Amino acid sequence: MKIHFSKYQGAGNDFILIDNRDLSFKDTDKNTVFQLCHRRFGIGADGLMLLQNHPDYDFEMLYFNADGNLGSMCGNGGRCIVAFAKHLGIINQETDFLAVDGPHYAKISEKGDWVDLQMIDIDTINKDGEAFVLNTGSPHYVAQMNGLEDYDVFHHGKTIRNNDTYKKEGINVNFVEDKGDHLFVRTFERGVEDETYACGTGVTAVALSMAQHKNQTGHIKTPVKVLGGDLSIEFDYDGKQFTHVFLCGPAQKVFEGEVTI
Ligand SMILES: N[C@H](CCC[C@H](N)C(=O)O)C(=O)O
Repeated sequence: MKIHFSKYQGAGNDFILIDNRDLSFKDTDKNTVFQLCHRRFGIGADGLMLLQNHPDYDFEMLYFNADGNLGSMCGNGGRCIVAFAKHLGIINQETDFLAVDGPHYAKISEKGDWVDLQMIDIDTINKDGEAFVLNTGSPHYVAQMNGLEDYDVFHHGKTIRNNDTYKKEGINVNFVEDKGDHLFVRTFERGVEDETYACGTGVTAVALSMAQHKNQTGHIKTPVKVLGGDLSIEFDYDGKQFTHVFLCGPAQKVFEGEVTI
């Protein structure tokens, strides 16, 4: 069976997107998704998404990690699927769509290459030693450090992700260095089981953790640099709850094609 797909990336977090409004892509078994995302044997991507119809929303987003498992929320994926929906003519400048963690509002630039995606409200940040642990649609571990450019993110991320606390459910491991005017973040992603160039729910988790850590309240805008580019997180924090949380950044189509599965 031939499948038409588009490849998108948001700050280097890359995805295969399939317009599945006609439900022709039924073959979402683990191995097919794994093969399509494989960087040697397939198209290559950190994840795969299906855009599907929904009676109450502009569309529904179904997200699979590169390992083939149905994933939790993907922030950069969410931004990319909004750009995809605009390119398909499903939406204009604004949208309300449904993802695994609930409804999301997003707005997209006129050119269709910059997306501000609203994330879920957060009221709980836990601690694991010095690290912060929270769920921004996906589970995240946030550790502060210096010398992050030269840090072995793969080794240390993998060790934390597979320790006794997190092994079963898995966790995404983010390392952050405060650079004064911005945060520098690197992430080891569950489901990819490797460092990725960017993680949207991850940088969101980092920005919220740092605001709580620094006792910042009010309307906060946090610029973040990741390996694949620049992202920005904006939110309101009253000392208890994080609301109006927006993940903002680029979302670009790279190519499209056909693949036989
Ligand atoms: N890259 C994603 C995270 C995907 C979630 C996944 N790695 C998991 O938690 O299983 C993002 O931009 O938010």
